[in-house]
Amino acid sequence: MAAMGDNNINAKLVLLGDMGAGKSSLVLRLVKGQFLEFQESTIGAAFFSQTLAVNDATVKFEIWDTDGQERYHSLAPMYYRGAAAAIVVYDITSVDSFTRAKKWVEELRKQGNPNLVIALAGNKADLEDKRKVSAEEARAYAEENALFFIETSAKTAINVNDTFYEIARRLPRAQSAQNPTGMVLADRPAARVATSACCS
Ligand SMILES: Nc1nc2c(ncn2[C@@H]2O[C@H](COP(=O)(O)OP(=O)(O)OP(=O)(O)O)[C@@H](O)[C@H]2O)c(=O)[nH]1
Repeated sequence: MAAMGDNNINAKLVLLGDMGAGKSSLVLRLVKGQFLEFQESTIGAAFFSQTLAVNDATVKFEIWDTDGQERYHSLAPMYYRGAAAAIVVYDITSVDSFTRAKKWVEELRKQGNPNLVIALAGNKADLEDKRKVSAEEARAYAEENALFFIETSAKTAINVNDTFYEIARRLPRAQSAQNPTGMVLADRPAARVATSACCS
């Protein structure tokens, strides 16, 4: 969950998705600004933290990068339980990875936190010539399921920082008189990196 003290928010964030979709690469791009052509597979899960300044708040993400292998599926609840946000990653060159992403979304909706902020990230957007999942199809699915959709490339860095900033903006904030449900919709754009616009 997102926990607040003044304007400092701690938020657990989990990355889920098929093996090889690019979960670790997205985190590595965010945290270290790096990309490895031969990124090693994650075994179990890996933990990172990253602090972002968004509007008038500081959001410290506690990031769990999970292992996409099916045999580790049963461990996933340990990582998404108590999470404030999830990034479900698929590879735009793999229909199977999109199918798997949809299964993750269903699972999160059934078992996760009802206020969970879920982003659907179509990664490897640099591989346009190998694309198998259209942005239109993914966007329509995201709209039907109230997800934030974005296409990313860990390789070129397109939309990677934006994904995390947008999640940070969407995290539930403290309750206020005007806003009894506790949701605050930011009225100012987050600090952004220059990226192409492709998200809904
Ligand atoms: N072209 C391209 N390749 C990528 C991108 N993101 C990741 N890759 C490559 O895809 C492969 C898998 O990336 P990972 O980040 O290990 O994928 P993962 O989802 O963490 O995989 P598991 O740890 O096995 O679950 C690596 O060889 C990466 O270099 C991208 O945006 N574009």
